[in-house]
Amino acid sequence: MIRARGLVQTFRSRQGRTTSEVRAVDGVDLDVEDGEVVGFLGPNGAGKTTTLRILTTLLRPTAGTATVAGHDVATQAEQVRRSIGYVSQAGGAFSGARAGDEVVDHGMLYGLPRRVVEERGRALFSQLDLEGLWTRTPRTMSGGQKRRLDIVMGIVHEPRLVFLDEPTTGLDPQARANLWEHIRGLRDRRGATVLLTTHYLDEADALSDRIVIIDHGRVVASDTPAALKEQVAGDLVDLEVEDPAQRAEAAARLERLVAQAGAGAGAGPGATPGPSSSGGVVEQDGRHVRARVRRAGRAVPGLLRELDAAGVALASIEVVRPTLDDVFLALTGRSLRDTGGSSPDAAARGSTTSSTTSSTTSSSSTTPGSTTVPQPTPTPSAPTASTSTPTTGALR
Ligand SMILES: Nc1ncnc2c1ncn2[C@@H]1O[C@H](COP(=O)(O)OP(=O)(O)OP(=O)(O)O)[C@@H](O)[C@H]1O
Repeated sequence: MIRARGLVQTFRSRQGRTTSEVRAVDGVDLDVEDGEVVGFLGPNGAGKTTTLRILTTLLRPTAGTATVAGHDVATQAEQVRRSIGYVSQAGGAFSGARAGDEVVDHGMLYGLPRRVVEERGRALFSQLDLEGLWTRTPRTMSGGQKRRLDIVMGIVHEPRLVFLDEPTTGLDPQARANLWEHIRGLRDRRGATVLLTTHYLDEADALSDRIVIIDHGRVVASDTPAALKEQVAGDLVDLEVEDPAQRAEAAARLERLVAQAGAGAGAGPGATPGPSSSGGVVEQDGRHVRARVRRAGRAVPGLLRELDAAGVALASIEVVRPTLDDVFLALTGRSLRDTGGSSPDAAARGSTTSSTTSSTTSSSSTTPGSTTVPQPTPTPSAPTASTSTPTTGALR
């Protein structure tokens, strides 16, 4: 459904007298199959929106090629646009007409009869909790209501391919859950293909058949959420020794286990990432030693026997399944949570970290709150330019 090769997008931006070039997209290859829901993740400024704008024909790429629904984005923009729905991050600009009229006009632009689009529009209003707002003007709606109206506009013509740029930002937890159901329905009931960007990892995890991670304009990973977690991050094993004098012994044994089983991406942001090297992957802190270990469930029983035989007494052990945030951190060096990736649900629970004091547990939770990985220092958000233009191709 989408095939992109070597996409590049550069922008020239001017700040005072200085002109600089930003390489927003730097050689992106992307394949999305029919009926797939793909989560497109990356830190702020990674190039997600720019890629979506190329694929939706709003930007002509500086270099590279892409076909969307079988049409070339550069030479067949009209056909691409007829095949897709796009809910942009900025949301739609509404004319001042009543919401229902906006929807009907939009559907009719796609060639749908008024009766059909009104029927679909009203059904979507009901499904997305906009009941009673058909005759309201969008400017009198709340932010969340406007966002849901954007989504109605993006899908009312039942496109085969839907691009959703941070569709749930600004929605309350109930509206998010409702939209998730809808996105699943797009695929399950209508066989639609969905490419969505989000900063909410629970959302990406719950909805995506596949996750594509982009950083500095390049795709750095593409796989199912489960495979990424297993291969990239590994499980976090945290041992707490009874006697601090035995910490070094526990660390040495854990390091050996990492060498045998394979590491994930390090115990935390301070540890050295590396798929199999054990150097630097065991972190020591107070009475704790911790490291990432591939398939820890299988490897840890042997470690416990060894520690027992060596007379190392443990106060607690915790095995924490990796989250997508761990994957993200391993690949990009940044936590999505630093960029606002904690979902409203998680924020409401007040849970972004937890301590490692429980006895042996094995959590399969994938919510951001389940990880015990220490948080890195927040990084500043992406630079923005005061004025800018694409270096080739014009905004159409
Ligand atoms: N029109 C523009 N002019 C100049 N620079 C731009 C322009 N659009 C995007 N950029 C820059 O290109 C880079 C990628 O931006 P983009 O919006 O694609 O990132 P993103 O991954 O969608 O980020 P976010 O998660 O913050 O939405 C950033 O450094 C951004 O400042």
